[in-house]
Amino acid sequence: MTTSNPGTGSVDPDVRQELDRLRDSIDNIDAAVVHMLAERFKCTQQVGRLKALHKLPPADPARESRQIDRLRSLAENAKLDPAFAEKFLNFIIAEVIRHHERIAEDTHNGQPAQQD
Ligand SMILES: C=C(O[C@@H]1C=C(C(=O)O)C=C[C@H]1O)C(=O)O
Repeated sequence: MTTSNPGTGSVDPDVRQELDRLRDSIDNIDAAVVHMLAERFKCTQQVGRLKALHKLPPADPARESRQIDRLRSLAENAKLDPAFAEKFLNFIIAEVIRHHERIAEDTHNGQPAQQD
């Protein structure tokens, strides 16, 4: 995280205004991403509990492969680098699978699955 940046201290007021306007939008987008990710994790936690109860494996590579194909295509249409979109999805899925493994362990050890 950058805490200070002397390079933008004495900038032209019009440039400063444009920078602030763009950064306001970036902050709104970052907030939306966080909220959307939180909702996604709420869903995946429920999937994890369902899988654990029915002794299904935490990961589903066939489903992941379909998601990656779909996301790459969405990214291309949106002019976003598809390789970046794929890496981003894989990063999230890896975390979800870790959650599912933990939920499965807890469930099979007789501990109540965490609610969130
Ligand atoms: C959420 C699931 O579990 C895992 C996580 C996925 C995801 O985060 O989208 C997709 C497939 C699974 O490997 C699922 O099976 O749907």
